[in-house]
Amino acid sequence: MSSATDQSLSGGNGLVIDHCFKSFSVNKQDVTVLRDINLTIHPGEFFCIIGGSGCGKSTLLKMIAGLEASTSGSISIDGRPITKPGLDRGMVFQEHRLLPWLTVQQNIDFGLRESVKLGRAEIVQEHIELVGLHGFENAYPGQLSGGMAQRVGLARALVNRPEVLLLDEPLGALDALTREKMQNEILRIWEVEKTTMILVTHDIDEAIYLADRIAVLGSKPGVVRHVYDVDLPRTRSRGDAGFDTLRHKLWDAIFQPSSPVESVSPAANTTARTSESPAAKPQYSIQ
Ligand SMILES: Nc1ncnc2c1ncn2[C@@H]1O[C@H](COP(=O)(O)OP(=O)(O)OP(=O)(O)O)[C@@H](O)[C@H]1O
Repeated sequence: MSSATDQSLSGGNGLVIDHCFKSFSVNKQDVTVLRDINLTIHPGEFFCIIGGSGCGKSTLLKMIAGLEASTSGSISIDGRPITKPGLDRGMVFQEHRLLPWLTVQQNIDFGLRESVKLGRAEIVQEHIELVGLHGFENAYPGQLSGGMAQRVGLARALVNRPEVLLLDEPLGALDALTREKMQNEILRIWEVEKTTMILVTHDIDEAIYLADRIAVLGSKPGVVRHVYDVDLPRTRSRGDAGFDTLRHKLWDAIFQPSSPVESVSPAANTTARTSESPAAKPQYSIQ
Protein backbone atom coordinates (compact mmCIF):
# COMPACT_ATOMS: atom_id res chain seq x y z
CA MET A 1 0.00 0.00 0.00
CA SER A 2 2.62 2.51 0.96
CA SER A 3 6.26 3.11 0.39
CA ALA A 4 8.78 4.68 2.68
CA THR A 5 10.38 7.98 1.75
CA ASP A 6 11.24 7.91 -1.93
CA GLN A 7 14.66 7.19 -3.20
CA SER A 8 15.81 9.66 -5.80
CA LEU A 9 16.32 8.67 -9.39
CA SER A 10 19.59 9.76 -10.89
CA GLY A 11 18.71 11.98 -13.82
CA GLY A 12 15.51 10.07 -14.64
CA ASN A 13 12.26 11.51 -15.86
CA GLY A 14 10.07 13.64 -13.67
CA LEU A 15 10.67 15.97 -10.78
CA VAL A 16 13.45 14.86 -8.46
CA ILE A 17 13.99 16.44 -5.04
CA ASP A 18 17.35 15.15 -3.89
CA HIS A 19 18.54 15.54 -0.30
CA CYS A 20 17.07 19.03 0.03
CA PHE A 21 17.53 21.08 3.17
CA LYS A 22 16.15 24.57 3.75
CA SER A 23 17.07 26.96 6.54
CA PHE A 24 16.00 30.53 7.18
CA SER A 25 17.90 33.06 9.20
CA VAL A 26 15.65 34.25 12.04
CA ASN A 27 17.09 36.72 14.57
CA LYS A 28 20.56 35.94 13.20
CA GLN A 29 20.07 32.23 13.87
CA ASP A 30 19.68 29.56 11.22
CA VAL A 31 16.42 27.69 11.62
CA THR A 32 16.08 24.47 9.64
CA VAL A 33 12.63 24.31 8.11
CA LEU A 34 13.06 21.30 5.81
CA ARG A 35 15.44 18.42 6.42
CA ASP A 36 16.69 15.93 3.86
CA ILE A 37 13.68 15.86 1.55
CA ASN A 38 13.88 13.12 -1.09
CA LEU A 39 10.98 12.71 -3.47
CA THR A 40 10.52 11.66 -7.06
CA ILE A 41 7.30 12.82 -8.71
CA HIS A 42 6.56 11.09 -11.97
CA PRO A 43 5.42 12.82 -15.19
CA GLY A 44 1.64 13.19 -15.22
CA GLU A 45 1.29 12.23 -11.57
CA PHE A 46 -1.14 13.90 -9.17
CA PHE A 47 0.91 14.29 -6.00
CA CYS A 48 -0.35 15.81 -2.74
CA ILE A 49 1.61 17.14 0.21
CA ILE A 50 -0.08 17.38 3.58
CA GLY A 51 1.12 18.11 7.08
CA GLY A 52 0.54 20.34 10.07
CA SER A 53 0.72 24.11 9.91
CA GLY A 54 4.26 25.44 9.59
CA CYS A 55 5.86 22.12 8.59
CA GLY A 56 7.25 23.65 5.40
CA LYS A 57 4.76 22.65 2.69
CA SER A 58 4.63 26.07 1.04
CA THR A 59 8.39 26.47 1.35
CA LEU A 60 8.88 23.18 -0.49
CA LEU A 61 6.48 24.28 -3.23
CA LYS A 62 8.30 27.61 -3.57
CA MET A 63 11.59 25.74 -3.91
CA ILE A 64 10.11 23.67 -6.74
CA ALA A 65 8.80 26.90 -8.29
CA GLY A 66 12.31 28.37 -8.09
CA LEU A 67 11.11 31.19 -5.81
CA GLU A 68 13.25 29.94 -2.90
CA ALA A 69 16.69 28.35 -3.18
CA SER A 70 17.43 25.20 -1.22
CA THR A 71 20.18 25.54 1.38
CA SER A 72 21.66 22.27 0.15
CA GLY A 73 20.56 19.47 -2.14
CA SER A 74 19.01 19.86 -5.57
CA ILE A 75 15.70 19.85 -7.42
CA SER A 76 15.47 18.98 -11.10
CA ILE A 77 12.89 18.34 -13.79
CA ASP A 78 13.84 15.68 -16.31
CA GLY A 79 17.45 16.19 -15.24
CA ARG A 80 17.38 20.00 -15.60
CA PRO A 81 18.30 21.69 -12.29
CA ILE A 82 15.80 24.22 -10.98
CA THR A 83 17.55 27.47 -10.09
CA LYS A 84 14.84 30.06 -10.79
CA PRO A 85 11.19 30.30 -11.90
CA GLY A 86 10.54 28.96 -15.38
CA LEU A 87 7.77 28.41 -17.89
CA ASP A 88 7.96 24.65 -17.29
CA ARG A 89 6.25 25.32 -13.92
CA GLY A 90 2.97 27.12 -13.24
CA MET A 91 1.73 28.07 -9.80
CA VAL A 92 -1.67 28.77 -8.25
CA PHE A 93 -1.93 30.31 -4.78
CA GLN A 94 -4.68 30.35 -2.17
CA GLU A 95 -5.53 33.92 -3.10
CA HIS A 96 -6.07 34.28 -6.84
CA ARG A 97 -3.51 37.10 -7.37
CA LEU A 98 -5.30 38.39 -10.47
CA LEU A 99 -4.71 41.96 -11.59
CA PRO A 100 -7.95 43.77 -10.69
CA TRP A 101 -7.72 46.29 -13.53
CA LEU A 102 -7.53 43.58 -16.20
CA THR A 103 -10.38 41.45 -17.52
CA VAL A 104 -10.40 37.63 -17.41
CA GLN A 105 -9.10 37.56 -20.96
CA GLN A 106 -6.39 40.14 -20.24
CA ASN A 107 -5.27 38.42 -17.02
CA ILE A 108 -4.73 35.15 -18.87
CA ASP A 109 -3.02 36.93 -21.76
CA PHE A 110 -0.77 38.64 -19.21
CA GLY A 111 0.43 35.20 -18.09
CA LEU A 112 1.14 33.99 -21.63
CA ARG A 113 4.82 34.16 -22.50
CA GLU A 114 5.86 37.16 -24.56
CA SER A 115 7.47 35.10 -27.29
CA VAL A 116 4.05 33.96 -28.50
CA LYS A 117 3.24 36.54 -31.16
CA LEU A 118 0.65 34.76 -33.27
CA GLY A 119 -2.65 33.30 -32.13
CA ARG A 120 -2.57 34.75 -28.60
CA ALA A 121 -6.31 35.41 -28.56
CA GLU A 122 -7.03 31.82 -29.62
CA ILE A 123 -4.73 30.37 -26.94
CA VAL A 124 -6.34 32.58 -24.28
CA GLN A 125 -9.83 31.60 -25.43
CA GLU A 126 -8.90 27.92 -25.41
CA HIS A 127 -7.89 28.26 -21.75
CA ILE A 128 -11.02 30.20 -20.86
CA GLU A 129 -13.01 27.26 -22.27
CA LEU A 130 -10.77 24.76 -20.47
CA VAL A 131 -11.66 26.21 -17.08
CA GLY A 132 -15.34 26.65 -17.97
CA LEU A 133 -15.48 30.45 -18.08
CA HIS A 134 -16.97 30.94 -21.52
CA GLY A 135 -19.07 34.11 -21.42
CA PHE A 136 -16.94 35.79 -18.75
CA GLU A 137 -14.09 36.89 -21.01
CA ASN A 138 -14.64 40.58 -20.33
CA ALA A 139 -15.46 40.36 -16.63
CA TYR A 140 -13.11 41.93 -14.08
CA PRO A 141 -11.87 39.95 -11.04
CA GLY A 142 -14.11 42.02 -8.77
CA GLN A 143 -17.13 40.73 -10.70
CA LEU A 144 -16.23 37.04 -10.18
CA SER A 145 -17.01 34.60 -7.37
CA GLY A 146 -14.08 33.06 -5.47
CA GLY A 147 -14.36 29.82 -7.45
CA MET A 148 -14.46 31.67 -10.77
CA ALA A 149 -11.42 33.75 -9.82
CA GLN A 150 -9.52 30.55 -9.00
CA ARG A 151 -10.51 29.17 -12.40
CA VAL A 152 -8.88 32.21 -13.99
CA GLY A 153 -5.82 31.60 -11.81
CA LEU A 154 -5.71 28.02 -13.07
CA ALA A 155 -6.04 29.15 -16.70
CA ARG A 156 -3.27 31.71 -16.25
CA ALA A 157 -0.99 29.07 -14.70
CA LEU A 158 -1.72 26.57 -17.49
CA VAL A 159 -1.53 28.93 -20.46
CA ASN A 160 2.18 28.25 -21.07
CA ARG A 161 1.57 24.49 -20.99
CA PRO A 162 3.82 23.87 -17.96
CA GLU A 163 5.08 20.37 -17.27
CA VAL A 164 4.31 20.83 -13.60
CA LEU A 165 1.46 22.74 -11.98
CA LEU A 166 2.06 23.75 -8.36
CA LEU A 167 -1.10 24.29 -6.34
CA ASP A 168 -0.62 25.93 -2.94
CA GLU A 169 -3.92 25.37 -1.12
CA PRO A 170 -5.81 26.90 -4.06
CA LEU A 171 -9.23 25.90 -2.75
CA GLY A 172 -8.60 26.85 0.88
CA ALA A 173 -10.66 30.03 0.78
CA LEU A 174 -13.70 28.51 -0.93
CA ASP A 175 -16.92 27.34 0.69
CA ALA A 176 -17.41 23.56 0.98
CA LEU A 177 -19.72 23.16 -2.03
CA THR A 178 -17.59 25.27 -4.37
CA ARG A 179 -14.52 23.47 -3.10
CA GLU A 180 -15.90 20.04 -4.07
CA LYS A 181 -16.94 21.37 -7.46
CA MET A 182 -13.46 22.80 -8.02
CA GLN A 183 -11.84 19.52 -6.98
CA ASN A 184 -13.74 17.86 -9.82
CA GLU A 185 -12.71 20.67 -12.17
CA ILE A 186 -9.04 20.23 -11.27
CA LEU A 187 -9.35 16.48 -11.86
CA ARG A 188 -10.99 17.06 -15.23
CA ILE A 189 -8.25 19.50 -16.27
CA TRP A 190 -5.56 17.10 -15.05
CA GLU A 191 -7.08 14.30 -17.12
CA VAL A 192 -7.29 16.52 -20.23
CA GLU A 193 -3.92 18.27 -19.91
CA LYS A 194 -1.89 15.41 -18.36
CA THR A 195 0.13 18.02 -16.45
CA THR A 196 2.00 16.83 -13.36
CA MET A 197 0.11 18.32 -10.42
CA ILE A 198 1.60 18.95 -6.98
CA LEU A 199 -1.02 20.07 -4.50
CA VAL A 200 -0.46 21.37 -0.98
CA THR A 201 -3.60 21.02 1.11
CA HIS A 202 -4.74 20.88 4.74
CA ASP A 203 -7.71 18.77 3.75
CA ILE A 204 -7.13 15.02 4.07
CA ASP A 205 -10.27 14.16 2.09
CA GLU A 206 -9.21 16.49 -0.71
CA ALA A 207 -5.83 14.77 -0.89
CA ILE A 208 -7.37 11.28 -1.02
CA TYR A 209 -9.98 12.35 -3.56
CA LEU A 210 -7.41 13.82 -5.95
CA ALA A 211 -4.01 12.21 -5.50
CA ASP A 212 -2.13 9.28 -6.94
CA ARG A 213 0.22 9.58 -3.97
CA ILE A 214 0.26 11.62 -0.78
CA ALA A 215 3.36 12.70 1.14
CA VAL A 216 2.88 13.39 4.84
CA LEU A 217 5.34 15.92 6.24
CA GLY A 218 6.29 15.97 9.91
CA SER A 219 7.21 19.20 11.66
CA LYS A 220 10.12 21.14 13.05
CA PRO A 221 12.01 20.55 10.93
CA GLY A 222 9.81 19.37 8.06
CA VAL A 223 10.64 15.81 7.02
CA VAL A 224 8.85 13.35 4.77
CA ARG A 225 7.28 10.93 7.23
CA HIS A 226 5.68 8.68 4.67
CA VAL A 227 4.44 8.55 1.08
CA TYR A 228 1.11 6.78 0.58
CA ASP A 229 -0.14 5.29 -2.68
CA VAL A 230 -3.84 5.98 -3.17
CA ASP A 231 -4.94 2.64 -4.60
CA LEU A 232 -8.58 3.64 -5.06
CA PRO A 233 -10.34 3.66 -8.43
CA ARG A 234 -11.52 7.00 -9.79
CA THR A 235 -14.08 8.54 -9.50
CA ARG A 236 -13.63 8.15 -5.74
CA SER A 237 -16.35 8.24 -3.14
CA ARG A 238 -15.69 9.77 0.25
CA GLY A 239 -18.00 7.19 1.84
CA ASP A 240 -16.09 4.11 0.61
CA ALA A 241 -14.41 1.81 3.12
CA GLY A 242 -11.03 2.16 1.37
CA PHE A 243 -11.31 5.94 1.50
CA ASP A 244 -12.07 5.79 5.21
CA THR A 245 -9.18 3.43 5.94
CA LEU A 246 -6.70 5.73 4.24
CA ARG A 247 -8.25 8.77 5.93
CA HIS A 248 -7.47 7.24 9.34
CA LYS A 249 -3.94 6.22 8.31
CA LEU A 250 -3.18 9.74 7.15
CA TRP A 251 -4.69 11.26 10.25
CA ASP A 252 -2.49 9.04 12.44
CA ALA A 253 0.61 9.80 10.35
CA ILE A 254 0.06 13.56 10.54
CA PHE A 255 -0.63 13.67 14.24
CA GLN A 256 1.80 11.02 15.44
CA PRO A 257 4.19 12.38 18.05
CA SER A 258 7.38 13.71 16.51
CA SER A 259 10.24 11.23 16.34
CA PRO A 260 13.47 12.12 18.19
CA VAL A 261 14.95 13.54 14.98
CA GLU A 262 11.99 15.85 14.56
CA SER A 263 12.79 18.09 17.49
CA VAL A 264 9.61 19.53 18.91
CA SER A 265 9.62 23.22 19.71
CA PRO A 266 7.86 24.46 22.85
CA ALA A 267 5.20 25.97 20.61
CA ALA A 268 4.29 22.64 19.01
CA ASN A 269 1.40 21.29 21.06
CA THR A 270 1.45 17.68 19.89
CA THR A 271 -0.62 16.55 22.87
CA ALA A 272 -3.47 18.80 21.87
CA ARG A 273 -3.26 17.65 18.27
CA THR A 274 -3.23 13.92 18.98
CA SER A 275 -6.15 14.31 21.35
CA GLU A 276 -8.28 15.50 18.42
CA SER A 277 -9.82 12.29 17.15
CA PRO A 278 -11.28 12.04 13.63
CA ALA A 279 -14.70 11.63 15.21
CA ALA A 280 -14.31 15.01 16.88
CA LYS A 281 -13.29 16.64 13.61
CA PRO A 282 -15.42 15.15 10.87
CA GLN A 283 -14.16 17.44 8.10
CA TYR A 284 -10.62 16.03 8.45
CA SER A 285 -9.04 19.37 7.90
CA ILE A 286 -5.69 20.13 9.49
CA GLN A 287 -5.59 23.43 11.33
N1 LIG B 1 11.07 33.94 4.42
C1 LIG B 1 11.05 33.32 5.61
N2 LIG B 1 11.87 33.70 6.60
C2 LIG B 1 11.90 33.08 7.79
N3 LIG B 1 11.10 32.02 8.09
C3 LIG B 1 10.26 31.59 7.14
C4 LIG B 1 10.18 32.21 5.86
N4 LIG B 1 9.26 31.55 5.11
C5 LIG B 1 8.77 30.57 5.91
N5 LIG B 1 9.36 30.59 7.10
C6 LIG B 1 9.12 29.68 8.22
O1 LIG B 1 9.23 28.36 7.73
C7 LIG B 1 8.28 27.52 8.37
C8 LIG B 1 7.46 26.80 7.32
O2 LIG B 1 6.64 27.74 6.66
P1 LIG B 1 5.65 27.29 5.50
O3 LIG B 1 4.84 28.47 5.11
O4 LIG B 1 6.43 26.62 4.44
O5 LIG B 1 4.77 26.21 6.26
P2 LIG B 1 3.42 25.51 5.80
O6 LIG B 1 3.54 24.08 6.13
O7 LIG B 1 3.10 25.85 4.38
O8 LIG B 1 2.40 26.24 6.78
P3 LIG B 1 0.81 26.48 6.63
O9 LIG B 1 0.20 25.13 6.48
O10 LIG B 1 0.44 27.14 7.91
O11 LIG B 1 0.60 27.35 5.43
C9 LIG B 1 7.47 28.39 9.29
O12 LIG B 1 7.97 28.26 10.60
C10 LIG B 1 7.71 29.79 8.77
O13 LIG B 1 7.66 30.74 9.80
